[in-house]
Amino acid sequence: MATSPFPPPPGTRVDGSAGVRRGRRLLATRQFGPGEVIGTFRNPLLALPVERGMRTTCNHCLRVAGDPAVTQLRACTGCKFVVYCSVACQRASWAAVHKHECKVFTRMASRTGKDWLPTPVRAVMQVMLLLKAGNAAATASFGDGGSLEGNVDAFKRDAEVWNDLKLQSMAAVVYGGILESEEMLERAERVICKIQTNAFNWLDADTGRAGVFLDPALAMVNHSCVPNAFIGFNGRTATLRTQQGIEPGDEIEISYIDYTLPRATRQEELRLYHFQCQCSRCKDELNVYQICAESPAIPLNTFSLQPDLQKLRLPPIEGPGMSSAEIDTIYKAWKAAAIPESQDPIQLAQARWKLCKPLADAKMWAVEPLPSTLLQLVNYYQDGHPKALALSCFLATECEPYKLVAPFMPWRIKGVMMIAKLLSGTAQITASGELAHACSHKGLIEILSKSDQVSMCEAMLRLVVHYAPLGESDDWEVLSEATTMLDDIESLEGRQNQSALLRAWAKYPQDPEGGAFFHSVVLKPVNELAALAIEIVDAELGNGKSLVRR
Ligand SMILES: C[S@@+](CC[C@H](N)C(=O)[O-])C[C@H]1O[C@@H](n2cnc3c(N)ncnc32)[C@H](O)[C@@H]1O
Repeated sequence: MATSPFPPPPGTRVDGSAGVRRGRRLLATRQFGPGEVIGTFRNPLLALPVERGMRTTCNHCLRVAGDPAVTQLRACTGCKFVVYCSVACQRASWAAVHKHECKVFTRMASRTGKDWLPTPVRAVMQVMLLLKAGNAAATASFGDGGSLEGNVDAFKRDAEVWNDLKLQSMAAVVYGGILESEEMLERAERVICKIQTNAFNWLDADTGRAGVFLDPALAMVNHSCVPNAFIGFNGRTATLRTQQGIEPGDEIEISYIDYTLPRATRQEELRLYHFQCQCSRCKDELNVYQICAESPAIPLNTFSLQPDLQKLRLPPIEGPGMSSAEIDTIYKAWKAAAIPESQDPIQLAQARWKLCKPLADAKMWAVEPLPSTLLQLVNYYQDGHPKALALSCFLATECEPYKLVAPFMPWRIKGVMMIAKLLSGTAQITASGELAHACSHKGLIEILSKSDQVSMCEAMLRLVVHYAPLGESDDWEVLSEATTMLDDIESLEGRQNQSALLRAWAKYPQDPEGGAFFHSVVLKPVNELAALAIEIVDAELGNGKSLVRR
């Protein structure tokens, strides 16, 4: 029997049959620890930047202008459509797919003047060109009877979506210069359905990297809104990792969508995958607190900004909380709220905060769209504003640990890094005596004036440095930034004692002296700052009436 060009990673196997119930699925054949890599996927069948990034993203490794590893981006001398960061990337891309695509782009530009294609059209065109060239991996996955699920009949039943897919596949055939026969059009339609079902569209808002990624082995992983694994993208590489311990025989499941969104929104986003999610979050309409309370990842928080494991098990919800349907209604109104571009974005924040009030009244801080509203306000403040610091502390202690229970989840790491950066700004203005200028909030001034903000910042960086390789990779920009900041702090005079205590805590969070230092010098002020957050938001965005009942 021929071996698949895309075998499952060691320690896993594919079970089940295509098209039968949940189709095939990836099972663990050995134990995996929390945060462990299940598989690294370095040779995807499709990896392309989205159309708006075609001139600013390397067409092969998907690094962007601004990335330290990218010194220059040079256009392909043939088509001039795509750019590369190195000769090695240009050669690898040429061998993988661009030798077929380059002449198509050149012809297209000379005939139509067009110098870009919508991403889905380009993706289908690439596959069609690979199939035409007899590429073995493309044939095994996308050819007639190829391995990937396409849900073609289900797509055909959804008239609105199907019309779009038909137009896009037709465009791929036309622009690709592929014989416009009925057979080729149908083949292109099957290809686009398979891409829609199996590709990941990823976006890193911080770096601006965005792309489409498809690896047929990774495509065997099914969805759950209570996933035990997640995928990180780093350029052309995808890494599948556990969110919690996985036992032999367990199904490995990721979430195709943001699983912390309310139920109706999740179901709407899953519509294109054509199944009814039967996970406990969907079936039993559980909110983030209820899911968190049962999570096997809770004990991992011993080393985190929310080390009170009992609090994670017993959520702070007031009364019966809000129903799934009520939360869906709030979220829909929140998404629909918009203001003309010319107006101050604070007006949008005010409208959205008002919509979030029932959630705040029920103390459901971690339930979307409340955390997103707070984050928007953090981004609204200027860098280093003490109010942004209070809000970020609230997000990192009262919201994110419930939403994402494992402390190495990239979004949680980013939240801790945000606190570190804000502290480096507030520590400077405190030391230079400008704090009262920058902020009029008496409570904030009082906490910051008496806190050892440098130790607080160092503790955040130690968390980031510890978790970043687990959440993303050794060459994640967040990790290098944290390491540089940590080196700077370690080189400061007169901080040997504090640094030694924080090192001891980072090595062993229960270390009596290191742990006590972390709790009194870092966690206490973090919680004090967090305790001011809702009052600050309400004063800024609300009607002045405090919602804080703590
Ligand atoms: C990326 S594929 C996953 C592998 C797929 N089961 C197969 O056999 O090729 C996505 C498709 O798998 C199926 N699927 C994934 N998660 C599912 C779930 N939780 N319940 C039912 N079907 C699911 C749906 O058909 C979905 O469109």
